[in-house]
Amino acid sequence: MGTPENIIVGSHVWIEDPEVAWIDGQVLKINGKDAEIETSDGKKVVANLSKIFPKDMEALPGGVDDMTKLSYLHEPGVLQNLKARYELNKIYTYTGNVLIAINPFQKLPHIYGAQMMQQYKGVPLGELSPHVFAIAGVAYRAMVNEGKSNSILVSGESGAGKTETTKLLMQFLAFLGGRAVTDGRTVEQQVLESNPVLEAFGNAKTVRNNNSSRFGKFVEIQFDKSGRISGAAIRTYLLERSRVCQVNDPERNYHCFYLLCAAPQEEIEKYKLGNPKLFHYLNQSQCYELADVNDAHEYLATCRAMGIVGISKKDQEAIFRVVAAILHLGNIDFAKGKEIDSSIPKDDKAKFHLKTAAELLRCDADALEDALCKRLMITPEEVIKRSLDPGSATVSRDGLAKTIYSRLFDWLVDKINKSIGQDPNSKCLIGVLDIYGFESFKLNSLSCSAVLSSSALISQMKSCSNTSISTCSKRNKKNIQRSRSIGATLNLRTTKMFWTLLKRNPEESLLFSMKHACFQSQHMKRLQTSFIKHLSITSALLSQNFRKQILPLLIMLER
Ligand SMILES: Nc1ncnc2c1ncn2[C@@H]1O[C@H](COP(=O)(O)OP(=O)(O)OP(=O)(O)O)[C@@H](O)[C@H]1O
Repeated sequence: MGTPENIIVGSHVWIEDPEVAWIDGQVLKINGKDAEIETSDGKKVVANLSKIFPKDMEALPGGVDDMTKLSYLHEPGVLQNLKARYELNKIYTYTGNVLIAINPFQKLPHIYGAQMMQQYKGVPLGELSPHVFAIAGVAYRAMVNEGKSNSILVSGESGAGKTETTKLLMQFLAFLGGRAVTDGRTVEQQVLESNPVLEAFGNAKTVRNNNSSRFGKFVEIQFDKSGRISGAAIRTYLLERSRVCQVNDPERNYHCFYLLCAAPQEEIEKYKLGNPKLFHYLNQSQCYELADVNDAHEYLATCRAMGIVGISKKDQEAIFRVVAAILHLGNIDFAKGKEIDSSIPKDDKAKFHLKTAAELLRCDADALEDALCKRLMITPEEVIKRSLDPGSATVSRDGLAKTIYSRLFDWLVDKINKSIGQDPNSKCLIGVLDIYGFESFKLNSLSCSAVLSSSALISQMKSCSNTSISTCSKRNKKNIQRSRSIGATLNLRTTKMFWTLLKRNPEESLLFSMKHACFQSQHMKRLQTSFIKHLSITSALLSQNFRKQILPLLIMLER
């Protein structure tokens, strides 16, 4: 990529455009390293020859279903192909054995129904149109025929459709793997039913997605020797703890806080709650409600879903006590104490919240105050208790809130797993890894840097080979109409990131995805320019044994 091969006066080319990513045009003149081009919207622009790419004038108007068939495998060619397909409502495209899914932001029941599942059952990859079911089918057949476990990696930026894709994969695996009935409900039903509970506690509204999963998820579906589902487990990792105490406008904290504030009046009184605007952990953002979502209904739905996954009423009460306690903790403000660098609850309001938090957590209020306002330092010789100034006491309060919340989340996952049931004798498993990241913002942070350091993931990745899916999103729902007309171009950022990942082997890709987090987008652009020549080998790399490439990296990260 980047060589001005065969570009002469009269050539049809692609050049970068700030509005639509890439625009086509025809070369009018070549002066040294620059070319003058007339674009299809009538403008004349000058571009460096190394930044223009030949356009395939024989490309099929509806695009190709596998991008390895493209004459020019460069970024504009790939995007043009995705766009052409998207305009025909074809959201799936292969690149070898990798499936790219573009978020349709609308229900497409005709492509996921029972008839479609029947159609894709037992059909080799590539025989029918690209589809998420085909990928699940490959994993399942490989498991049955070769007796090997498999995992499917679903990756993409926030709002790209990873969670929806994961659900579709599981539905198809459930369709293929028959129904093992446990306690009146099938294993796969139980996994799918656990989604509302996980979403209430692990999802939040972000700028890009009103129901964004703020944790990584690896769903392991266990099969017996006849290929029937015999158990399942959900492993979660790296819940975004910071959101508990810090929310940016116009995002929200975890859904469960708002649901509880909208609970029936007797619950509100029991937990001494009220309007979310009264709580520091919620009022840092002005967004309290979600369009088309009624938090009061969602509260009842979440309680019902908890019942379905085997969480008793008593446990549900304990869970909400902890959620309410966290909100009260956040309202404990501190003022300077009598001694130097010490702190005390600021006023009566702070004391009320301290007392309520202690009651809800069933601990002693003085002990809680002590824990927040003092720090224990353990040296080989002695244990020193040191007072904290108001700023440090606030940090300590937030640390406690985050820890309590993440332990509550882990406890919930554990409970769900116990209820679903594991099969200790399972012969093989198919894992679906829903992994966020690979985002490219104007100013990137380290938010996705440690995505893969979970030990749970390490152990689950053992003996898995992989198939891969990437999802692309449009920026947000407001852009839907616009996006439908300009298609895939809006997805440029994700797509660019995806290609950048593709050019490397999985091990490098993951390392890269971590490093990328701290790159400025300017820097990214330079990195993206040489991906194409590696594209054809990527599919092969991705289909090799996942464990061999991923495990050493994970172990390194864990250290
Ligand atoms: N295949 C699909 N069909 C219909 N709608 C979809 C599909 N995929 C995604 N969507 C829509 O896009 C929204 C966002 O998708 P999803 O929550 O799966 O994204 P995500 O990649 O998991 O995001 P995050 O990383 O923020 O959790 C969904 O709520 C749904 O409305």
